[in-house]
This record gives sequence, structure tokens and C-alpha cells, in this order.
Amino acid sequence: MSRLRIRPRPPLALALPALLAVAFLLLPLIGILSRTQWGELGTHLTSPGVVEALRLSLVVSLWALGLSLLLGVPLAWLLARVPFKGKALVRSLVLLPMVLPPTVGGVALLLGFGRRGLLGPWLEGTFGITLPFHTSGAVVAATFVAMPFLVISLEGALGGLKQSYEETAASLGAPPVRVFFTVTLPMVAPGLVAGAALTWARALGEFGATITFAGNLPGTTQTLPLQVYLLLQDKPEAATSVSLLLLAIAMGVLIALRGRWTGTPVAAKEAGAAAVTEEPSPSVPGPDGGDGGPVPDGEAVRADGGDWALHAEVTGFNELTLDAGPGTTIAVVGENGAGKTTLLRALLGLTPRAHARLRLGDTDVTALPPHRRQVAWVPQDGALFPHLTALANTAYGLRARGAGRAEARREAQDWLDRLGVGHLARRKPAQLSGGQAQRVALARALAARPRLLLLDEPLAALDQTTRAHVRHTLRTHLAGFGGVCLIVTHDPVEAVSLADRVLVLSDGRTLQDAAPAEVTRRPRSPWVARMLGRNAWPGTASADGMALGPGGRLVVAESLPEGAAALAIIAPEAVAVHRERPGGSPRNVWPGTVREITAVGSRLRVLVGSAEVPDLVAEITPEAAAELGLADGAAVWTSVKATEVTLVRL
Ligand SMILES: Nc1ncnc2c1ncn2[C@@H]1O[C@H](COP(=O)(O)OP(=O)(O)OP(=O)(O)O)[C@@H](O)[C@H]1O
Repeated sequence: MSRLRIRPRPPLALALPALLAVAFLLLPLIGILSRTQWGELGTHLTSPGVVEALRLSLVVSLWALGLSLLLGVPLAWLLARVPFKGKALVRSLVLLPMVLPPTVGGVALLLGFGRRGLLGPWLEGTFGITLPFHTSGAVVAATFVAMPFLVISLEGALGGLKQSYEETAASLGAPPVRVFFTVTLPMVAPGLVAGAALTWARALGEFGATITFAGNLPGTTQTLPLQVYLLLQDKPEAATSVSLLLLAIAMGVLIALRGRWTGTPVAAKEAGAAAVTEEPSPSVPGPDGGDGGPVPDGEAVRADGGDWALHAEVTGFNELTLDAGPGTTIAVVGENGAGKTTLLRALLGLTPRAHARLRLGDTDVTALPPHRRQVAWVPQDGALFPHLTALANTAYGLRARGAGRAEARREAQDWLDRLGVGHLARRKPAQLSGGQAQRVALARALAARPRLLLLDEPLAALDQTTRAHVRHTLRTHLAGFGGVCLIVTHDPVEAVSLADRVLVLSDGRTLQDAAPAEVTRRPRSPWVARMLGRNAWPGTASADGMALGPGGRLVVAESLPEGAAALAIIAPEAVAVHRERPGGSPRNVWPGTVREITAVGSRLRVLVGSAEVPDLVAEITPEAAAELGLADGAAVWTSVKATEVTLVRL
């Protein structure tokens, strides 16, 4: 294959002015370089006046940076996170010093903080502080013009940060300030560092506002840029040398940042994580049944050493009441927009769109903020904190609830071991496969000792093979969980194989809330029929298929380790109905009686009872039903090809 790269030629009408623009920007810089007296550079830069100005510039710019961080970080957070009236106005105010002529900024500062300004007399009378002609005045001027760089940069980084990280941290028990310092800040660190560097560079180069507001006193307010201005009149060669120094610093900052001013590299990290090849962990039983590692099947997991029943009355977008005993796993299903995520967020106390009166065990947690509810949440992407190792991620909830460092780490390691990912404890999330990350996310949620566990499509991101593995692990560990677990899913197999109950939502309301088998047999809507309208037979894997729980055999093309508990999933469309015993290929053939015929959309669902196997639902066209002369009580034969049966290991 040709690897020739075709480079389009830019049109001359655009290329020419663009080149002119580059030359326009470059020429003054070349001017500085060409006029610098390199032999005198050392002498110029070490003259007492320049050294003093440099010292002052560093003091002023670092103070300005400190003040900008102190005030600008919370301001950026407010702008990025809190909805309030007049936000656009505040943002314009922040940006104003960037577009305002600095001398005008200096005049404004004089009128605000000067001796005869609004606040000046009070500052002088109360604290004895006079800003003009004082180094603190130079700091104020530099902060005024430089802080916007920090605020804009950090607001951009915060805006790009998915809120699920912070929300997950809260669900693990961390109060807002802890979340800010342990999750938000480290994750926006690149944006913060970029903003801080630009702020510092801008403060270092500040001239107009400083000279107008703070004056030009050598040793007190005369910073390097002011020195350059003065030197230009007396010693132009020295001015060139100092300009070169400032130019080098500015270039250094820009090269160090290289386009990192806005946006967080977090997204890139996540892309890296997604690119990790999915591979079954050696610690999870493979399809051949080989148990490669330390997943302790059937081990009881008591998340909080107690049993927590759930009672929830949800109002708002969701209108429903939910009651569940300790240890119940409920699959929450429904069409897109049915309100599944909103329900979970309401239970967490994270959305104003729905309100949940929530009781867990004997405790009413309705009035508690998310971090005190002991409701752990695993969002769809797992939301593992990318800057922490798997171990530190898992220890996060324990630390947030006050456990000591060593104790939290020990317990976290224990949880990771239980979920079969103990050997990955030192890895960062970007170095985990999707399946491994999901298990770490689950370990982290369980380690936080929740009384209610919310899993939002926990297996959606996984490929089919890994999905089966993680489903198996999940089921094993949910079996010992003493609270209620809600799993949002779009996958019928997941709903049927993981849950004790299926909660079907439609427009935020409960359409059906019943055992999977019941929902499967009697779907209350075409959508539920499509979603869960499958036959699910429990049994034990045998050499050529499955021995069914209530008796009977099923021949299956795929095989599981002999003796494994499994669920056979048969799509109703795959069930053929005959009046006479069929010959030919299908090896699963049973006699039965039509119990019920219901219309689902344009098709008919035929429930066939049999003495040999559990009830079977077939889906056929009305034409076929008419041809067969089907009616309640009719004697029929059903058949299913071995290749049409999916075995799900339990
Ligand atoms: N912040 C919001 N503001 C306004 N409406 C919203 C907001 N979030 C969700 N909605 C709306 O609320 C309804 C329920 O949304 P929700 O995310 O709970 O659905 P879902 O069942 O989780 O859907 P999906 O399967 O697509 O994830 C949808 O109609 C959606 O458009």
C-alpha cells in the first residue's frame, strides 16, 4: 500500500498574510537578539540596579502568584461548579484586567485602594497599610493583571473534569473540602500548573498598572520592566540585555507549557486506559473452568457487618416506592431516558430532579448529604481516580471515614485480593484493563462499607468474554453483601443472571417490579418483552449441555465446565413450534401444551408448558400461528437448535 502523504498546498491568498504575521512577530525579537552586546551581557545583568530590580520582581511576582492561587482557585471552582445568577458578569469581571489597558487598571486601583480611593483610608486607618509607593502596591497591581490567567486556565480544566469523579468520592464518604483537595485539585493539576506559570510570567512582566498605582521607587516598586523603561533612556544597551532576560523567561514558560494552557490531560489518560487490551485476568476462572487465581468463590462478604433493608420513596422525575430486604440485588432496566440514572442519583442525594426519602436499615438518611449516607456508587466508567493507585483508590473510602493510613491500606489490599486484583494494587487506573478497573471500582465501593450499593451499567464497557468473567465475580461477591444492590443495565442476560428482582422503569415510574422469571414470562410491555423476553432456565452444565434444575436435559453447542451452575438463555424467536414431532437437525425437542397466547407488537408469544422441561416462550408470526391452528390447550412440539442456546455461568 502506498504510504505517500499528500500535503495540500495552502492558497497563496492566505499563506502570504500568515507568513507576514509570523515575520511581524519575529522581527522585534530578532532585533533584541541582534542588538544585544553579548560581551557586556554579564556586566549589564549583574549591575546593582538590575540585581535589585530582579530581586524585587521575583518577590512581587511570587507574592502575586500566591495571592492569585489563594483567591483565584476558589473563584475558578465557583465559576466552574456552582450555578448562580450573574455568573457571566463575574466571568467578564475576571477577564476585564486582560483587556483593560494596564495604566487604566492602575488608575482604577488608585481609585479603589489608593490613599484617596474607596478602601485606602480604611486600610491606612485600621492596618496602617498604604499601598501606593510600597512593594505591597506593586504586588496588588501585579495580582490584578495576572490573576485572570489562573482563573481562566483552572476554570477550563475544572470544566473538562467529569463530575463523576467528585460524586464518586462523595459517595465514598469524603466531605466536599476533602474531595476538593484529594480528587479535584490533583486531577486538574496540569491546568493549575499551566495557569500558575502564566500568572507568574504575567506578574513578572507587569509594567503599566504598577507604575501608575505603585510608582517607580528603586528598591521598593521598581521591578525589572520598569528598569528596562528607565535604562532605555540612559543606557539602551543595558535595556536590551534586561529585555533579553525577560524574553528568555517568557519563552521558557511558553515552551514548558506547550499548549497545555487549557484542558486537562486527564482525557488523554483515559484514552490510554481504554486502549489497554482487554484480557481475562488470570485470577478469574476462564471459560474452560480453570481457576487461575485467588478469587475465593462463595466467600461471604459482609460490607458493614450488618444487614440493611431499603425503603425509598422517590418523588420528582421518578415517582416510585421501593422496598427491598437485606442482600437483595435489583436490576434496574428501562428504555433510554426512563429515569434509571436519575433514580440512582436521587438515592445518592446528587440531583435536584428527584428527591428520595431513604431509609437504610433503621436509619433515615434523607436529610444527610451524599458523603454521609453510606450509599456507594460505581458509575458506568468506574471513575477510578487516575492519579491514585488501585490500592489508594480502594483505601479512599476507608481514609475518608477516618481509618488510619496503614489500616486502610491493609483493608484495601484485602478487598482487592477478594476481588482477584490484589496483584494489581500498585498500578494506576491507566494501566488496568477495563475488566480489572471494574473490579477495582467494585472493591473500592465495597471497602467503603456501604449500606446501599449502586452500580450503573457495571459491565457495559467490557467485551463479551470479560463480561462473563466479571459477571461471575460480581455475582460471587454480591452474594455476601448485606445491603441492597441496584444495578442499572441494558443487558437482559445481566438482569436475569445477577438480580433477584427486576425493576422496570418507564417515564420515571415503576412499570414492573418482580423476579426475573416472572418479568420474563409476563412482560408488561413490548419493550420489556424485547428487553427481557427470553427464556432463562437454571441448571447444571453437563458434558453435552445442561441438566435442568427441575429435570430434563438441554443439548447446547457451547460448553461450560461440567457441574458448573448455569443459566440457559433461549430467545423466544429461536423456539420453533410444530403440530407434529419434527424430524431433522434440532436435538432439543419436547412435547407440550399451549398455555397462553399474547400479542407483542406484531408478533405472538406462545407459552408452552411441558412435562419434560420448564415453561418455554416461543415468538412466532400470527401467520405461522394461524397455519398451525394454535389455540390455548393445543398439543404442540417445541424445538430449539443447540446453537441457539446461550449458557451463562452463575
Ligand atoms: N440534568 C438534567 N436536566 C434536565 N433533564 C435531564 C437531566 N438529566 C436527565 N434528564 C432527563 O431526564 C430523563 C431521565 O434521564 P436518565 O438519565 O435518568 O435516564 P436513563 O434511564 O438513565 O437513560 P439512559 O438509559 O439513556 O442512560 C430523560 O428524559 C433526560 O433527558
